[in-house]
Amino acid sequence: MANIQFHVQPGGKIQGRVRVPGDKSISHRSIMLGSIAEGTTTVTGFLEGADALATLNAFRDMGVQIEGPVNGQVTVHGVGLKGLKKPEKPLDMGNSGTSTRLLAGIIAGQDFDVTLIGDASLSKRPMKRVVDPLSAMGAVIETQEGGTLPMVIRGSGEPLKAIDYVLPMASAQVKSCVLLAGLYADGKTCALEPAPTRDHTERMLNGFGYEVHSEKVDAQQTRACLQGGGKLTGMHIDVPSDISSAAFFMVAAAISEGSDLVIEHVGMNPTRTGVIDILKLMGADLTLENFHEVGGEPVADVHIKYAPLKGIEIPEELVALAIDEFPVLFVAASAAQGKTVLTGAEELRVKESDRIQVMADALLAVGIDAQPTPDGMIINGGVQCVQRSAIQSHHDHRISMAMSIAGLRAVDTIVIDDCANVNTSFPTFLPLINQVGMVISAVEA
Ligand SMILES: O=C(O)C1=C[C@@H](OP(=O)(O)O)[C@@H](O)[C@H](O)C1
Ligand SMILES: C=C(OP(=O)(O)O)C(=O)O
Repeated sequence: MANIQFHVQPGGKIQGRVRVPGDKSISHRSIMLGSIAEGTTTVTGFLEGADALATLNAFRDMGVQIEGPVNGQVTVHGVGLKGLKKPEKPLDMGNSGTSTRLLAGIIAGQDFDVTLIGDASLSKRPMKRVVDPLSAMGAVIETQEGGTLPMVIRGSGEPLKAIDYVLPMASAQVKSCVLLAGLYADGKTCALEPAPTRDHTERMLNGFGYEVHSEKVDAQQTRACLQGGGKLTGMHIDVPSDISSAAFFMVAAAISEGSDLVIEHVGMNPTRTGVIDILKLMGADLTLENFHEVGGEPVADVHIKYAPLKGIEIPEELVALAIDEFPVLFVAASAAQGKTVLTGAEELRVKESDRIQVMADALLAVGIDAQPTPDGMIINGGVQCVQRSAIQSHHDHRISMAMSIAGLRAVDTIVIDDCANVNTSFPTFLPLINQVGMVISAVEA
């Protein structure tokens, strides 16, 4: 594949109004739940990025009739919990961990075998975390040695065994996998999470008329439970803008003098807003305006202006609530005066890349003092970036975009290799970031 480099002109300020594309997590779930619902589900604001499209194509391959996406509109003709068909070929999950792990839960309840495959990055990521609970529910699953893709799920059509599963890590993907398998189980299935993670699956199941009961066990732990064997009823889903995509714009405005930006219609689900809390703790001038609710999810406009940032110790309880935003938060920390310390974030090592090591290497390549630790990073910020060598994105969309934002505090042009991957979650990143004041060109190397 051609190497699309980003060449980022140094400096600049961020101004105006912008609306980023739809939320990736909600887009995935709109197709999954729409497909196994009875009746029609209509979706607006669907993210037309490669990950959500991998989910959409997988359900088409299992016989679901899906129209679109056209301008973010999708119509899913649901087939009910038992109406999926055996696909003729392996389902290609591309780069998407969410597609793979959530689909595994649904497929475990079918009466046919499916093979899941993925790209080089996804094929290195751990799947044991979903194989363990699904096996405990009676599913038969084969992975490669080391618990990676390709993964074969052998469905018997027999009901799965309901379990009360204690998640070993704070992962919405594992929680969702267990709950989705629970739809096909012979009783009440529960997932107990050690810390709050995004709850879009629970909210959306309730929206589809399928009761999920969530209960706080203590300040950190929540148990979500559902009864197997019910039915989902098709609905309309309006997908808010993705706070994970908005985060690149928040940090861009926060670190460049003279910036004043409004990001419209951003999803404000409290299990996703860690990035806002962390930026505020660092001293960002950020306010939320025009709060309202869209299809069971809170939404607001984010108004952010430049203000000098300071280094902080990031509270561990915010880690899972900002898990995908750390690459760009490391860029904010690089611009902040003083030391920023992140701990409790070892999950970053098993994302599309090892986001601790890869970001430490990338920041070092632009002259920032960034020291990786087993579960986080220590960054001594406050200096300008200088390009010492080309930056590698390591098949990771969030590294490409985060390091683009670093250009705002650079004295040299920053060159980032292998950036076509922004299409994974944010296909319009380049035109939108250029529209608000950066100058980034895509160059075929
Ligand atoms: O459930 C989801 O939609 C997601 C959960 C998170 O992963 P983990 O649950 O593995 O932390 C996140 O990193 C991913 O981008 C999307
Ligand atoms: C971790 C991510 O996604 P996934 O796990 O779905 O590949 C992400 O988008 O940052």
